[in-house]
Amino acid sequence: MSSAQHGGVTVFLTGLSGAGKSTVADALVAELEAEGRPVTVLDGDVVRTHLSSELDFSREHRDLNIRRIGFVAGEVVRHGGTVVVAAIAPYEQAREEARALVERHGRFVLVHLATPLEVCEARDVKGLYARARSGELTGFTGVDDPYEPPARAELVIDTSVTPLAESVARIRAAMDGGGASSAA
Ligand SMILES: Nc1ncnc2c1ncn2[C@@H]1O[C@H](COP(=O)(O)OS(=O)(=O)O)[C@@H](OP(=O)(O)O)[C@H]1O
Ligand SMILES: Nc1ncnc2c1ncn2[C@@H]1O[C@H](COP(=O)(O)OP(=O)(O)O)[C@@H](O)[C@H]1O
Repeated sequence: MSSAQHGGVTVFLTGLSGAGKSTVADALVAELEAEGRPVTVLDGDVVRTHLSSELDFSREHRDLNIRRIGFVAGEVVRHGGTVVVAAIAPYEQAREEARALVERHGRFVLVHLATPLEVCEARDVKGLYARARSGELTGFTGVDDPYEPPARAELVIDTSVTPLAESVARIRAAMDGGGASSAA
């Protein structure tokens, strides 16, 4: 089925560094593309090397980053496309602004990867938690910068107890219109 037949949709993965955003996004995108469905991927790390290269991690710049992502996602959704966003997006207001930009044109599925901080920190995929704890890196989300949990996520997934394939299956169900929220 073409993306136009599906109608435009954005899956927005939010959560702490190490929560599993990129891992889940990669698996979801691989599955969608294997079905012949093109996907626009907006991963925080990649967006910050291109679209948002001048931005830092102040609240103002994080919000601007998420607003830009929301605008691009909205434009793709307007033309019937599928978007997968993977960004920390720590502030509720900016996430809701992104939702509004997308929902003008199509569907928005907010997925909170609610993996506990202790697990994210133990994973420390990029060694950033260690640098934040030592004081070398300041303003790091979850250590000395806030993360506001979403008040209304379509899905809540803890990747420390949910196998990757199950996370992808839940997101696919939510994208297809079903999928009640789940805390596990
Ligand atoms: N201070 C601070 N706080 C949080 N994250 C930091 C910071 N400095 C650098 N990084 C790295 O930047 C990645 C997060 O970028 P995002 O664009 O997703 O962040 S945000 O949504 O604008 O808050 C994030 O990537 P992930 O680990 O994939 O989440 C980090 O690698
Ligand atoms: N069930 C799971 N789902 C997603 N990631 C998992 C899972 N179990 C372990 N991991 C690991 O957790 C890490 C998550 O890192 P990453 O996807 O880069 O997170 P983020 O993009 O949120 O910073 C990866 O090393 C991944 O292999």
